[in-house]
Amino acid sequence: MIPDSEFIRKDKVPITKEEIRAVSIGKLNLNKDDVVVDIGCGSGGMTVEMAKRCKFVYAIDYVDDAIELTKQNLAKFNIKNCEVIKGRAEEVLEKLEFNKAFIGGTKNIEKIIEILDKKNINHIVANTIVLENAVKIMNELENKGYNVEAVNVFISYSKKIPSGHMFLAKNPIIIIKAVR
Ligand SMILES: C[S@@+](CC[C@H](N)C(=O)[O-])C[C@H]1O[C@@H](n2cnc3c(N)ncnc32)[C@H](O)[C@@H]1O
Repeated sequence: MIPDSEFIRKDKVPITKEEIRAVSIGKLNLNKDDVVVDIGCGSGGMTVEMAKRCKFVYAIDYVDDAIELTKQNLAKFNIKNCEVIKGRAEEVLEKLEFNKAFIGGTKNIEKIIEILDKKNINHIVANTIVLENAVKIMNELENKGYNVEAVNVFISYSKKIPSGHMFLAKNPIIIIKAVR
């Protein structure tokens, strides 16, 4: 995984942290034939990691800064197998061809899941910090016949203090995997 510090960053545009990217990438089980959609690409952290491991990535976000940062990070890491699309995922997904989905942004998630289901996308990984969103995502996916599992990932980072090292905890992230 690429360390967070190597990505071009901007205030208020989130990035999926290195360790969460690692688990999410593992759950996606990417191979060289996969075409993946990154729903809510933010700073492009997941976009870059996925594009390095699959055939093509469509990265979608409706925020200008997110689109700009994702493009900058793709250029920085010399990644060309990606199209960055400005818009709301629920409005652009329909016309794209892909076989796996990573969901990092959860606005209008019911509609997004409805489209993924209709397009027969049978491998989905979602990240959220909001418990209610996790429940909603899991219920919607289970109702559509997916086998759903969730892990709650707690990361703490070591910090040097005068007497040695301690760990500082970050907020837990819920990672949901749905396959059928
Ligand atoms: C937590 S950030 C994603 C971080 C990203 N995975 C990364 O590694 O840099 C979530 C992003 O999802 C976007 N988003 C949320 N709902 C969306 C939707 N329905 N369509 C498109 N983008 C969406 C937000 O604008 C935000 O930039």
